[in-house]
Amino acid sequence: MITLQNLTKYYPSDLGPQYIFKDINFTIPDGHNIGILGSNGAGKSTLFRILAGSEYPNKGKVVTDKAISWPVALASGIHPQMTGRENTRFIGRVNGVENLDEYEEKVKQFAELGIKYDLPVKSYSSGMRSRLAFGCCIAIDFEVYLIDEATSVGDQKFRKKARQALLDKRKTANVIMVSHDIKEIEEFCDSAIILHQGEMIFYDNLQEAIKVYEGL
Ligand SMILES: Nc1ncnc2c1ncn2[C@@H]1O[C@H](COP(=O)(O)OP(=O)(O)OP(=O)(O)O)[C@@H](O)[C@H]1O
Repeated sequence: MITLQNLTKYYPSDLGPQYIFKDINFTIPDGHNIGILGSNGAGKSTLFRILAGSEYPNKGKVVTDKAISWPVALASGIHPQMTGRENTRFIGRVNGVENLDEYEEKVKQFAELGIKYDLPVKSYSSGMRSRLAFGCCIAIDFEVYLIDEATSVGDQKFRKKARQALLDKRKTANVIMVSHDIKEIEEFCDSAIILHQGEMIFYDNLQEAIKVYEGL
């Protein structure tokens, strides 16, 4: 279970604090593949960063017993001076991967970087960087994967592979997904959370949620 307890998040501005969430108490139910629906600026990415632990709330906390991934295509944890292989081992170690050799090989196979895997990431194209980040994430057995427009990673061939890998993950894990593409949400998710004006509502039935969202 993932529970938001008294979660408050605001960004300071010249007009005073701009609240995204104010004292939210909310439980994201287990066993669902959930699409986050909300218009521009509703707070989807902010919620993602808080769930992933890459940003802190101003007040309150996220309580969970789940192993949650970082947003799968996010390459911000990748160090440009280190090679793809070194980054992989580092990420594996930080995330408690036991068999680092096996992990390193899995990522190598998945990211398909060829000899570039042993060259510094600063020499990679942005697509290559995303492939490495995606491979590092997908090769770890998380219980919940955060997917933020991730299926647009890399070229067409890689996109197909990334999409399939994420679909396969749903056999053993759940996904929480942000996408403006309703078709994509329908493909991956069975339920949804609508974010609207600082409120969060869970819908067991995805189609019902889409109807409500489109009527907002
Ligand atoms: N670093 C920041 N500093 C100030 N304001 C921010 C910052 N990050 C986000 N915001 C504000 O927080 C609000 C929520 O932003 P967020 O990116 O989470 O929305 P979103 O639902 O993901 O939007 P979109 O659909 O456009 O991607 C917006 O009003 C945005 O301007």
